[in-house]
Amino acid sequence: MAQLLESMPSASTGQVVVTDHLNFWGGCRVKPKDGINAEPVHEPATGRKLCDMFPCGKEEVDQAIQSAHAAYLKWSKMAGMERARVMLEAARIIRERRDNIAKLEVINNGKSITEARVDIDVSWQTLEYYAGIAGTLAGQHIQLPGGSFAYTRREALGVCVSIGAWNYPFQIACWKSAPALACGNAMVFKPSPFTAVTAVILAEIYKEAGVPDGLFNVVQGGAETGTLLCNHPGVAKVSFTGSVPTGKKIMEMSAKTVKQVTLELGGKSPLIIFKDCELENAVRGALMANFLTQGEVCCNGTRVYVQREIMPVFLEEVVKRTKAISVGDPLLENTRMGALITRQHLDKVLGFVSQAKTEGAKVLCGGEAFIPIEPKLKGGYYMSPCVLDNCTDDMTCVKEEIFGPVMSVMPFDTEEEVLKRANNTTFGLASGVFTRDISRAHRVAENLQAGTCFINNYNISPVEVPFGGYKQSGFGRENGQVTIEYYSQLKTVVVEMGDVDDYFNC
Ligand SMILES: NC(=O)c1ccc[n+]([C@@H]2O[C@H](COP(=O)([O-])OP(=O)(O)OC[C@H]3O[C@@H](n4cnc5c(N)ncnc54)[C@H](O)[C@@H]3O)[C@@H](O)[C@H]2O)c1
Ligand SMILES: C[N+](C)(C)CCCC=O
Repeated sequence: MAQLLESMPSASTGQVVVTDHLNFWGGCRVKPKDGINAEPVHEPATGRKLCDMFPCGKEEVDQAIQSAHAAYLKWSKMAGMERARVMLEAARIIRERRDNIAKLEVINNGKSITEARVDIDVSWQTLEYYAGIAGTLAGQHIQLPGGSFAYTRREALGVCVSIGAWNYPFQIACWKSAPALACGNAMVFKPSPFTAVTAVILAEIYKEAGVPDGLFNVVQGGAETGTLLCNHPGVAKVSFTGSVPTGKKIMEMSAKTVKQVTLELGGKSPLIIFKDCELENAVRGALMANFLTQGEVCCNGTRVYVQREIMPVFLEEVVKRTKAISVGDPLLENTRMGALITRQHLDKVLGFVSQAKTEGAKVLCGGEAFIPIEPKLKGGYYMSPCVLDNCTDDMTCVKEEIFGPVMSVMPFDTEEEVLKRANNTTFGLASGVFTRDISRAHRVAENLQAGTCFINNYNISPVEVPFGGYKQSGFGRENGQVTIEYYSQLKTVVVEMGDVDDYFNC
């Protein structure tokens, strides 16, 4: 794999083939046990096969969890500062290899290279941030009567399982592993079967940085492998990023052995644009809220509510700029939108556009399969970014998560009305508001039922800031100091300095 990364500077779309083993436990890559049931992983930009993914079965999952447990016993006994040093080294290596990792991420995921570089930057920043926190983990001292006292210890949970989605493969692995490792846990990570290639790079980097063998492991597979992980008695916690239906299953399986759970699920977030906004920023914000990573972003603000008076000018600007987004080869510097993850997903997104038309929405631009001129890209999964007008709250495109580059725009008249409509959803991941009225901005933020509210921007999520959902978008948080709570447990130690009461008179 090191060789594969080193070959990245000269790699171009349609060239790379991955033949290395993609599982990793016990400190090294592991050959699939049977070498049967291969599932092809495709390069979204071309549609050609990138590698085979062999799903891990029970025996392999057991091995990975055992190896994680052995590493946890060593790692959790180290001082926070010692763990921090190793994590900082891992962050340094990621930073050093940032361009190559980003390129491989593009080849596997289809997003543009400019976005992938940001993802990798966020990844090493996450490790640096939690390395900083590792040395500060501490308990409390509580004075009790008669000189007695109690203290609390913040302890690791044990072996944590993480199951990732395909839209931010490397970044998700870092968002989950950094706080987990900082707290002294070990991790078994299962990437999405569509993006099997980059998590193992992170495993190798952790190893190179000096973590004990088995501390961060990668098992490949889909739902079956995920089920084995969630049902495993040796696992203390499951952190999941994915869809709401799968999240519900994860919770159900984890409940059987009372595993802790973090769920980072889907969304259908509202973006509210008031007539007093700075229009240029609002238009840019709407694009940021809908078209990053081909619209395959959980917190996207896909329900765009625009105050009626500015609707014509907003639509004119947003459509003009959406039409100008350059779609194509994701490894080219000028490309701003690459390919969707799979042919099946592309068809699903295009299906949402067709249904929106049937239900009365008007396509102002895009919403069609896009076939680039270059021959090697013809099998890729591209579409033109889409803006839908004439949308109403009861349409499927407004109610369901599309997870593609489709923006639904709706007019509103009053703040009270738009808040009611914005909150009328079972999701609650994110929200946004554009206005120059500072009081209104904070009032709207307070009243939106979502885990994040962006004021006068969208999709900004620095690692210092907690990220996670309300309602069926999940619970628990990633990033920020609070995430320590989700990867550690508190032990209370009560110390008697006097004699024990003779309460039973015997
Ligand atoms: N809130 C967030 O932070 C966040 C971030 C990214 C994506 N997402 C959400 O993820 C979804 C898209 O990702 P996806 O299509 O990969 O989601 P998905 O739910 O289909 O799959 C997610 C992961 O779960 C695994 N999985 C599937 N069935 C399983 C089962 N029964 N048991 C255990 N594991 C199982 C998959 O193999 C994959 O690794 C969208 O809904 C999106 O909003 C949320
Ligand atoms: C980095 N973003 C754009 C906030 C996305 C976070 C992960 C959601 O899919």
